[in-house]
Amino acid sequence: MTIKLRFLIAVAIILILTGLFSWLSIRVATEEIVTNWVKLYAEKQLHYDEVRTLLPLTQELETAKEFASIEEIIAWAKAPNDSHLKELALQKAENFRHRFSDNSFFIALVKNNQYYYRDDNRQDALKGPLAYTLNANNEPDAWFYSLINSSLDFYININPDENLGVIKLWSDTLIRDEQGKPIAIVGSGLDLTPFLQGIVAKQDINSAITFTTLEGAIQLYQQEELINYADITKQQAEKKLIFQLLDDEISKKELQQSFDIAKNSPHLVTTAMVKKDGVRQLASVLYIPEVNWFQVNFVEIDRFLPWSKFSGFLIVLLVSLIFALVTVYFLIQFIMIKPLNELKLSILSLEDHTQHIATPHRFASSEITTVLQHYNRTSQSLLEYQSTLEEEVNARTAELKKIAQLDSLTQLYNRRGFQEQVVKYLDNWQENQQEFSLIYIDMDYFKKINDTYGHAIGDSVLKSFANYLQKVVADKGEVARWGGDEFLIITNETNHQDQGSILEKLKQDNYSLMLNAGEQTLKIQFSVGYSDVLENDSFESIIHRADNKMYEAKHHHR
Ligand SMILES: Nc1nc2c(ncn2[C@@H]2O[C@H](COP(=O)(O)OP(=O)(O)OP(=O)(O)O)[C@@H](O)[C@H]2O)c(=O)[nH]1
Repeated sequence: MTIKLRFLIAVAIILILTGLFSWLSIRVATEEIVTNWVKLYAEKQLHYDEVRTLLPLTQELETAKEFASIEEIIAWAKAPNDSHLKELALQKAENFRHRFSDNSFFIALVKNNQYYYRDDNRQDALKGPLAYTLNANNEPDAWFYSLINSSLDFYININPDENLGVIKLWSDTLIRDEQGKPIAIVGSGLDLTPFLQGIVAKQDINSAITFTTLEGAIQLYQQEELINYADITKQQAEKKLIFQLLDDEISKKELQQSFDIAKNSPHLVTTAMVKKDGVRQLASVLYIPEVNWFQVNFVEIDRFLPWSKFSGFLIVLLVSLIFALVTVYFLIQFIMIKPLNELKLSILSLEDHTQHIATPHRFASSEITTVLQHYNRTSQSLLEYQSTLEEEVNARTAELKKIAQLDSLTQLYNRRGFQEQVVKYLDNWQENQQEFSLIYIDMDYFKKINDTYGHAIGDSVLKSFANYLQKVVADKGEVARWGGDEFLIITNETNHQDQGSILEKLKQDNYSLMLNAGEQTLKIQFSVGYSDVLENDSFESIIHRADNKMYEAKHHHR
């Protein structure tokens, strides 16, 4: 993986993590702000409803309590069969009933189970307000028997009014004797339907208000089918509890805790985060002692904090990421990759023994610039050193080559050196028809010199003879010591008739040639054979012919 790719991946990971962290932090902070704001909103809503929505009910309840404190009614309840007390009580009640919202009242007596009811529709004085006699075995009358067996002082009972065919909120208020035994239940009824409509009308789209009993049985709710009628008469299992509206056990537990806290702090709002209808909702709970109910308000948090509002942030994050990656890409490119490429080119150029000067880009970091400068200096010295070394090696090689081609005693070409020269002449002959001749020379009686004067003098003679041949040939060809006392000459001269030619000169000097050897001067004699180059000649064939000629000459002059 390239450095650039590594850097880009590292930067991308850092940015994505940072972005994600920021996004979550913002999200958490925003949620906290919105939750607090929704709490305030719910609190206001609850207090508003406590005062405004329940006002008719609390007023009705207060009126019922006042109604229950009328002395004449209390006295009659103690002695229901006393017609005088009955008349006084009913007269008082009749005068009082206009204080109730629908001009009705009821009085249910414990001692004789008689239920008296009076409203604008029952004006027949003869019949009186007696409606009917309550029966403990009659299901619709169960509320009465449940209440007198309870320890409550009042109870709001939601129950149908069978005579009118409507559902009413009954403000049942208990009258007790001195011993605390219930002697009557009195009160009035509020029509539930317009009351509920009032609640629904007051609710906004963001909240759902519910009124429940202490155990959570729903009393008032926008969905009428969830209301528990005659709640007091029902078994626990039959009741529709507010907790059943919630999606999971945790939410139910949270709400129950809020109920417990709220019960201990009347008129103070407590909150719980719950899941209802598949969404998160903030439940605000308020205990209203005046009616002995809880008021619960559900608000959908996500209505105030939609996730879609955060998509803009993600787009900004994405754009920032792309911008950062492009910036980092170019920074790496100019600061690192370009200088490294320069270095690479420079290193490659060294292989060709040239120097590409690595030039740092102007955006390159100072560290890399310093490295490149050092590298340039080092590579320059390296090249100079290499060049000197090569020159020395070449010179030495040439020297060794020459040594290998020369005869150590005479400094003439040896066999190998001479062979190379002959190959050149042969090539030139084959390519350019440049003719040449080979002269074969063998000294006569050289053995005698050795034997007579010693080997060292023999060597001197050989050296002197070599010098002599060199002078004779000069620049007209090449001379070699073929071995022992044999010498070869190769020359472009082919017309040996010329007085100045090499062959003629040798012939002239033979028999009279005097050479210095140590302190001696010796007369030297030699035999010569030669051969001009012929078509398709090889090195061996031309030497062979010259050799033969030389032998012929040797025999001839012996
Ligand atoms: N001093 C000396 N003698 C050498 C050297 N190389 C060969 N010889 C001698 O040269 C002689 C050459 O032999 P030959 O050519 O038969 O002797 P030659 O007396 O010249 O005989 P012909 O050619 O028939 O006249 C031998 O005795 C070798 O020992 C050398 O480097 N130094």
